[in-house]
Amino acid sequence: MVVSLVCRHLHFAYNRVPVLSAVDLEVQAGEFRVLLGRNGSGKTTLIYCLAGLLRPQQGTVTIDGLDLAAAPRAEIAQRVSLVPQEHADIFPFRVLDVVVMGRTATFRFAQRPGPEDYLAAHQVLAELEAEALAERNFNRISGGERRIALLARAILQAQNTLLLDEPTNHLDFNNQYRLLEKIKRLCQEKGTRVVASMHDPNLTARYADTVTMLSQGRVLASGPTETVMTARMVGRLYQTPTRRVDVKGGTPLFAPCTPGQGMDDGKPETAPGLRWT
Ligand SMILES: Nc1ncnc2c1ncn2[C@@H]1O[C@H](COP(=O)(O)OP(=O)(O)OP(=O)(O)O)[C@@H](O)[C@H]1O
Repeated sequence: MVVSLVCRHLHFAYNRVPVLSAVDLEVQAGEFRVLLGRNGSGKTTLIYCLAGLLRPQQGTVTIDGLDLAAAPRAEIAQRVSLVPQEHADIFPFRVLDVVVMGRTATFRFAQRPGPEDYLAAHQVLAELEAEALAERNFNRISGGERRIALLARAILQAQNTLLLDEPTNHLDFNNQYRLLEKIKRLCQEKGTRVVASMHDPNLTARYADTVTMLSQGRVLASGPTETVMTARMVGRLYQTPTRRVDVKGGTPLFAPCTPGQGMDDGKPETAPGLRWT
């Protein structure tokens, strides 16, 4: 059996408008893969294809040998959990109840959560240092707190593969780092594989093991973070000249060049198609 998430030659179109073309991806157990790309480049669509929630017109997605196109939904849900970009509930559930819903993928018909499910939900919230949220109304907590609650639900659902659509959305400066530290620890300690769409090259450089850059639905570059995250590639992806500053003892930082300045500490810009407009 192949123990990895494998996506081969994926093509996806909404109403015949192509959004993903020939996307290949392979993510191993314990790997933290970040998808980077401009708005509308297809990151969310790819994540939903990897979750089996969107059916690609061509190509395959398999998780540990399980073909998502043929597998029952409950079987997929026990392997893969998704934290969407936005989520609101109609009903005034407590955070604890929202988290416990992660368990329903394993329930028989009409089964209700028992004490052990609530205990597991409390444990996950505690691991995320979010126990204080347990009794709060999910609809009356902040956007950042909602993201932490939804991550807790996803972790309770499946620790094999986590798909995170912009996990640091709404989180403050400190909480972005704290959340990514926890996700990284999950990969290292539990062997969880994570695919996350992100917009911040600096957080990506710090936490991702591997990066896939998407441009207009195609893979522009893919591989180990240190190889892919060069000033030139980040600049090409975002169509803006970019500098990379290597920090002694830390991870590199990326920033757009100021007008008139080239990439790579003032060396003239040579990459094709990059200029200030
Ligand atoms: N339900 C839909 N129907 C039709 N087109 C859609 C639909 N959802 C997304 N699109 C289009 O597909 C393309 C890719 O969208 P997607 O949400 O996957 O991009 P993204 O990289 O996640 O963007 P962002 O960074 O802004 O969240 C965009 O052009 C978008 O307008």
